[in-house]
Amino acid sequence: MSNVPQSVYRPLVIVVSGPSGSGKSTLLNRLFEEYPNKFGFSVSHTTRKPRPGEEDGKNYHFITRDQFNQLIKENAFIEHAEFSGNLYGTSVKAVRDVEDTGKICILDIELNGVKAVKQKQDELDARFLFISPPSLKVLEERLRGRGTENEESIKARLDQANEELAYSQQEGAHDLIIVNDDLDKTYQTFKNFIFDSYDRKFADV
Ligand SMILES: Nc1ncnc2c1ncn2[C@@H]1O[C@H](COP(=O)(O)OP(=O)(O)OP(=O)(O)O)[C@@H](O)[C@H]1O
Repeated sequence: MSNVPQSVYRPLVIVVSGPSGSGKSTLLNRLFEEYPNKFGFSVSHTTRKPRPGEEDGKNYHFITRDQFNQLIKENAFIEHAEFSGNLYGTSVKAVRDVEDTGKICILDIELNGVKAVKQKQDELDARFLFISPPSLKVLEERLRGRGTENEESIKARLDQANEELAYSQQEGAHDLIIVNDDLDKTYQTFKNFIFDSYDRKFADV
């Protein structure tokens, strides 16, 4: 192979981020309910063993640690991390596979994931959408209201939220920041951004 740069097709990926409790799952669930066949999440790779009922290529791509290390060497991952002794990663190809099925790929990720996608923009046509809470006070109320977190976890999420919000204020960090105040309004803006991104990419082809 020569070292001549090859022009690579960059699949569209909608990167949804925002502090824990800002409303990402609420918005995505509503979107998937309204459009059951239009969107997809990429299938991650993992070295963890499949659990009963899990299907290779559907829930995860189940691979060995050697295979995983090979993919790291090939620079195949957008991001990868180890959790409790198992490796997990999102590959560029997994994003492309979603587009190949005719669906729009959505990544719901936190700050490090956003930064990792930014490093892969020569391979991914990423649109960055940030869901912001109206304020930290409201975020705390929503996290408490959700009833899923203990005190320690709420504190950790609020600390992380500060970091995410600071990053979101940086020039060009995201293509759109939506303040999730009124849920119906937020959802309309959220949906419009995603469909506009899709139309802009595919309108002329
Ligand atoms: N606009 C809104 N007004 C009032 N409550 C809201 C609004 N949007 C979301 N909520 C509520 O806030 C809580 C947090 O929302 P959600 O679980 O969707 O956040 P998330 O960003 O997906 O969090 P995580 O990253 O932890 O999964 C939920 O209880 C949800 O019902």
